[in-house]
Amino acid sequence: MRSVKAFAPATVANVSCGFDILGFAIDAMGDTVELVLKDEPGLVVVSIDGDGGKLPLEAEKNTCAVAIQAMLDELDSKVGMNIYLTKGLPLGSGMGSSAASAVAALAAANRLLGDPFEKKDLLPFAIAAEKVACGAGHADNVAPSLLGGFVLVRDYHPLDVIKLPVPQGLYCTLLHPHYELKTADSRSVLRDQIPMKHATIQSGNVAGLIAGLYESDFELISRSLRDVIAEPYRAVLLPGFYEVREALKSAGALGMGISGSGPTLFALSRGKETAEAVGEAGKKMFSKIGLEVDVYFSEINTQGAYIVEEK
Ligand SMILES: Nc1ncnc2c1ncn2[C@@H]1O[C@H](COP(=O)(O)OP(=O)(O)O)[C@@H](O)[C@H]1O
Ligand SMILES: N[C@@H](CCOP(=O)(O)O)C(=O)O
Repeated sequence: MRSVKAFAPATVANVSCGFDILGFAIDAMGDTVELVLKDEPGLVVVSIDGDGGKLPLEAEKNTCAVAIQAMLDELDSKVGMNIYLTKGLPLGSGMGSSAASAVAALAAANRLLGDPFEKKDLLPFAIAAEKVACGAGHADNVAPSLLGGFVLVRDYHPLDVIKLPVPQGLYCTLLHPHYELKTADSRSVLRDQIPMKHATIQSGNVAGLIAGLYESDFELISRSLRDVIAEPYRAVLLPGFYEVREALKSAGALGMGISGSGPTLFALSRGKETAEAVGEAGKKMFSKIGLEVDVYFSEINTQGAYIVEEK
């Protein structure tokens, strides 16, 4: 039977100031999905590796199957597929775990069906899957995982997604403390209303960050990596957040923030050496407050999801 395997990278959503509208993909890790065509209709999640048995095999709960089903519905197709998922990133970590599964599944399904969609047109199906996994159809993980690089979600209705430039020499450090934080939970602490002065500060920073990416202006990027909308409320869920922030900045990071909804923290640096020094400093500070962390370094992944193998 025909089969296709695809990979989709982990992602850092929000990038501090761009709550629900900015994200970038990282090279360090991601999910792999293999799809095998079946003779009869229906999507079956046959196996999941690397999740410690935590993820649902039921098709209506697994983001791989939810995303593919949305695509099949759009095509009015009854094609059946067996799904084999290999998780390559920790769950509930803030690195776009559910998104990577959905995007890898969509990339594979699209190829299996003869590429009926352009890559960008797969996004609504991935957003439908995010809704099931974390209760909100945010696109700031799925868009960069699919397209690679920095991505701006300018609008959701209708979807308007813009790929942004990636300055040469920009590195990401990720510090993943060993506990899980569900996206739905860290969304529940956010406020529905924001003061006008915060809206102004946040708009300035989003605009500054985007200008900084276009101009490769690292100082401007640095000044713009500031979030007054989500971070102050979420920081209370993240032990040691402010101490680690100071340590990362002192080690030379351009800026830092919560990766997605946490608990992973990200920092952006100019050059690999600084990114490594930032990782060391963060690890030391986390250890001072009694938390073990995994540290990852990565350039910005500009490729996004890709086909690994087809038979
Ligand atoms: N393939 C999948 N199918 C269903 N749920 C998933 C899948 N992959 C991850 N999840 C779950 O979705 C929830 C939300 O994930 P997500 O928002 O991506 O978390 P994070 O990005 O913080 O790791 C988590 O509880 C995670 O365990
Ligand atoms: N914009 C979302 C991003 C969630 O990212 P995740 O990687 O934690 O799923 C949010 O901030 O809630």
